[in-house]
Amino acid sequence: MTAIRVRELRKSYGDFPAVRDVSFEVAEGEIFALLGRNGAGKTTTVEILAGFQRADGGTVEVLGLDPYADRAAVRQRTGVMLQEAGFFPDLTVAQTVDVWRDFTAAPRPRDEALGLAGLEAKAGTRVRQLSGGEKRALDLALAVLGRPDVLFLDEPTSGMDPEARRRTWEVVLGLARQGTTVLLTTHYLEEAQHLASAMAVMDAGEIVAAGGMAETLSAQAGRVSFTLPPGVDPASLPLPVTFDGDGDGRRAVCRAADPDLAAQTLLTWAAGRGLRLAGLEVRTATLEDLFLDLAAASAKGGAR
Ligand SMILES: Nc1ncnc2c1ncn2[C@@H]1O[C@H](COP(=O)(O)OP(=O)(O)OP(=O)(O)O)[C@@H](O)[C@H]1O
Repeated sequence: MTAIRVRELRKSYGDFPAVRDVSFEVAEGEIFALLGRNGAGKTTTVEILAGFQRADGGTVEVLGLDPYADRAAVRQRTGVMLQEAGFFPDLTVAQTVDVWRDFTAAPRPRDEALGLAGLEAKAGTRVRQLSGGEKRALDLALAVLGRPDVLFLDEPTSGMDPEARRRTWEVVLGLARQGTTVLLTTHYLEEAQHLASAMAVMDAGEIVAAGGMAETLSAQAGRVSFTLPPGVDPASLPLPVTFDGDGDGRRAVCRAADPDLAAQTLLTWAAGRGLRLAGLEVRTATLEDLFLDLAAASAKGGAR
């Protein structure tokens, strides 16, 4: 079953087209990552899906409903974590959860919500005294309070330390295992790769890449990197390389569809010449590689 359906969505702010003909679908129980640079249109898309903004064109459906026209019904079944949460700074964490529980049908018990977010020890702390990461955690506790069927998370782990981020990932994965559909935006590509089974990359309001995470990454070239031995002319290598700018600038990178085979070719070549390829690393493609390739393609195609 499709939980979220977006077709030819358009939204402008004045004359500025923030979202231009965006289409994608998220299956029930799936974690879907919406990625892209600052200003790509991700938050605008999430806000429309959560019913906070009205689309200018196209259609959006959440659980078969129009999130703007059927706001009340959609709100009952969705949880939302936007980039800026509107807390009351003088309430404690526990009081904040209690206030939200009053407005939520069949809410989780307070301690369960705080436990999910790792905030048990902060129950008596005033919201204004929380760190940035702890505020994000509180926002997560509130977003999942009503056991939503669909969860919208806009940069859920920004400002979190690695431990809090890992805990949040476990919470999100656990909810998805229980059938919750999750749409998240993030600038942490590792986060998207760890959590999401499908993704779309937006740029300047449009989708520029989309698909299943595993399929997309396996179609992407992997990399073999090594330190070029002194005195070796890169042109003499059996495969083309580029150079990473760090260190002494002699870290050679070979992009290849089959990085294991490329590594073998390079090692055989080096062995035949009595050379050592120091620090050889072989890895399959990551989301970061996809991003770098998209950025390079967009630079080649000229500024939009
Ligand atoms: N209320 C608004 N009025 C005018 N322009 C806006 C408004 N909200 C967003 N924009 C513009 O629309 C574009 C898309 O913004 P949006 O917040 O959707 O991007 P984003 O992909 O979420 O970016 P980020 O990763 O920085 O959060 C940006 O250029 C932004 O400046």
